[in-house]
Amino acid sequence: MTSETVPEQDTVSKKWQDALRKMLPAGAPLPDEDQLDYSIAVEYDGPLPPPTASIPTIDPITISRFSRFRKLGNGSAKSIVSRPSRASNQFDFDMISKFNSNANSVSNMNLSDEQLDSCSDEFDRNIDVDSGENSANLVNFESPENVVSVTKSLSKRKVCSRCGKKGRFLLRGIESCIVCEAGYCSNCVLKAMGSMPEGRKCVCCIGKPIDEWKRPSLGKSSKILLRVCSPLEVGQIMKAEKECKANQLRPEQLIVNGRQLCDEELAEIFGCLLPPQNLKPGRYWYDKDSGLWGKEGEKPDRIISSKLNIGGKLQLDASNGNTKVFINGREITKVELRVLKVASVQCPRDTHFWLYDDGSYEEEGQNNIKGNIWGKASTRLVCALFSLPVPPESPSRSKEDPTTFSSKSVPAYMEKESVHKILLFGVEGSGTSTIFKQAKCLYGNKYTAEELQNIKLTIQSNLYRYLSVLLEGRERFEEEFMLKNDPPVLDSDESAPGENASNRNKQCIYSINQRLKHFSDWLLEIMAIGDMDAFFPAATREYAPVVDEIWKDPAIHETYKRKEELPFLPDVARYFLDRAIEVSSNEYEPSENDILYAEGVTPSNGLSSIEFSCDDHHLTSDDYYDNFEYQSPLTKYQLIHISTKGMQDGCKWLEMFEDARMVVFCIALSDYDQVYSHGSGPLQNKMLASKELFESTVKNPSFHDTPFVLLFNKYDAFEDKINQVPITNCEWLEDFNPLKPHHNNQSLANQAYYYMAMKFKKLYSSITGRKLFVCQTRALERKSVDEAITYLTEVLKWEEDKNDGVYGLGGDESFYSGEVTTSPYVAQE
Ligand SMILES: Nc1nc2c(ncn2[C@@H]2O[C@H](COP(=O)(O)OP(=O)(O)OP(=O)(O)O)[C@@H](O)[C@H]2O)c(=O)[nH]1
Ligand SMILES: [Mg+2]
Repeated sequence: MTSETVPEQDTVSKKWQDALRKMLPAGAPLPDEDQLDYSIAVEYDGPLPPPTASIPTIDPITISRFSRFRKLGNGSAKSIVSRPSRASNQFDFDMISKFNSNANSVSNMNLSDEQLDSCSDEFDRNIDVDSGENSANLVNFESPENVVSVTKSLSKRKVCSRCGKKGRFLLRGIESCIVCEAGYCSNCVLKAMGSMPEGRKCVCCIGKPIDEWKRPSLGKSSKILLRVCSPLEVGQIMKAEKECKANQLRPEQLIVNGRQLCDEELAEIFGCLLPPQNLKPGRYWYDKDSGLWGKEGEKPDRIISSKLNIGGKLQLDASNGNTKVFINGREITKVELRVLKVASVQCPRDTHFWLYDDGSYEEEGQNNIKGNIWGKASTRLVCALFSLPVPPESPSRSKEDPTTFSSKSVPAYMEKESVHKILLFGVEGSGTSTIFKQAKCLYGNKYTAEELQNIKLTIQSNLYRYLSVLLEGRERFEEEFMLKNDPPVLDSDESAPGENASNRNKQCIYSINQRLKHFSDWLLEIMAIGDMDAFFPAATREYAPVVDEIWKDPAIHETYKRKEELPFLPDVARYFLDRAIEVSSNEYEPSENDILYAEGVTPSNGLSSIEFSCDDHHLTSDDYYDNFEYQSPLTKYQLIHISTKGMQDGCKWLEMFEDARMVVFCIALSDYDQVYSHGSGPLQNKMLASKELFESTVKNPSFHDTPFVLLFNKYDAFEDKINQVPITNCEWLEDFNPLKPHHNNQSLANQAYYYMAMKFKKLYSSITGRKLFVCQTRALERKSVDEAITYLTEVLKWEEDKNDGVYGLGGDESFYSGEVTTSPYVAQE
């Protein structure tokens, strides 16, 4: 080695380290050369292939290049393009690559700037979002074949059909024709599409029907259009795109009750007061007596105007029901039967009902209206939760003349809000209620006076529960102390009877005075017989001073110091006990924080839900809404919280939510050393219990193609704990091997977090073959929950676009940002 090569290598090594530091999560240490075995990556797949001159390998040198290139330990590189991210604490764990720092890989990655530029051009030509996976497309330069195949498949879409330009230039995006898919760069789009009287169509495609894959994106604008037209023009173009005749469905695309529609029927269906919304080509069933409408073989999807003369005769098996209960000649589905039961409709097997469009029903042949199915608010709520339609409440509806055509413009049917259901659950204590409560506040859902009153009572009775846990613990510690300090009493002992005991009592730090002891005995007895409701809240105010006195007693202070040994004492106990007098008073009104910390505020045995749209957002994540095409304000979300008890109930709720758009599974990171018992089952490590529930949920057929997000909650508690208790305490996490000894909690917590995320991602992928989204939260911090929810909505939007074929099939760039950016699906670097 010459003296010149040493500084050269130092510089290379420093560059590499600087670059690496930027790729790693904040605070994470650099990989330790002595412990190269450790990795939290998934993308390392074996030793390096021999270097090949024709395969470019990249040494990331500047941060701007980093945002588009990933460096892998084996010298390959990946490009990442993603939609913009606004959430700050989510990562795609694929970004955490195994860093193999052997000399080979370092030298392999050592490219000149010129080489890097040429690679960069290559990436620009290939850059795209993924069509099949939940991630940005990863262009792998490991083998020449990969380069060729990827380039071939993508280049067509990345070339402007008019000027033929491609490469980096097109990173600004292309706009594609909704008929023929030809793409145009921002310079050519207006020349190729003219004034767009039918929306985004090449001039030669005007008048032609659209490509059906594009239907979901009709009327959704794109960045490129916003760049070349004024917002007013964009609005006009989008309106034309949605409303012009050429872009509407054609009658032959709709089959209703087994028969293809004709022009008149299509006009009738779109012209009625309640037309089916967001209609796509396909096969449907329609019950003209009740107005129920659904996809062939599926439960009802909506209620449209009744008595329309469209399609064939409603078939018995139209919705593929198997309940032996029939409505208007159709065998209903399980979910419908369940709702009938909630509505207290007697429906033994082989019952045939007539259901009318106002909700009234009778048994066939009895001529006796028995009630109204949608009359009760609870039934309407359950229908909403199970995605069954209910008629709008407008009284005008029942008076509607079914043959009257509305004067509304036809495409108004496209304006329907879509509600995306997000299911939230996890094992007991994972923090789902806290997340739900935060979401409720974030989206402006207020508690009613009655709810507040109940919350107040819950908090007050919690106060006594916490106190009883402390008093019970105190008693136990006192007994232990006595036993330890009880010297054997000798026969020759001359001290007076009782003297020893009283001496010991004096020294015992867990002893309390007689008055308090009396109260303690009384309280513990009430708790033991489970008779709390008989005394509280009446006694709340009366005993407030005693509670306060006990809480301030030195013996209780000593007991509290050993709170780790009191598993039923939550951290929030202190928050409320510190304010015992205030909380116990009649005038007490729980603050937002009190509600957040209070246990038992959300229903403990069932479901709760809130609806929100991005418009309701209180704490906006600044630039989240800077593109109006990015989140349609019409998009509604319904966050449905299934409580632990609901989950234990044979998980029957889950089956009812097969139409959920997303499952959010919550796990408390700090649970790795906790024990837990499922009902009367054996004690089990809580992380393992979470893993089991996670696994069984993932395997639940109701969710076979539903995206999953794992929320790793209690990150704050995890950071505090990890240096005291190793995560290897949990047998599933035994192979965690941190890079090197750490002096800083955060970096160790980070590593453990990624490691655990990878464990779950691998588990998920081994079951589903898909990618699991992971996000960390500190549910007690509202901003953290805000970011997590933003992340969820972004994932949903991304999934929706993917399913609509916007990325993979349409080649429509309007939903994809080619700009170098950060993304929760990829990484926050
Ligand atoms: N330190 C910390 N505590 C949290 C966090 N999230 C929730 N908690 C606390 O953990 C406890 C359990 O939280 P809950 O939200 O009630 O958990 P859950 O999943 O609803 O559990 P169950 O109601 O028992 O089904 C409460 O005392 C919360 O205040 C967090 O991120 N960090
Ligand atoms: Mg709860």
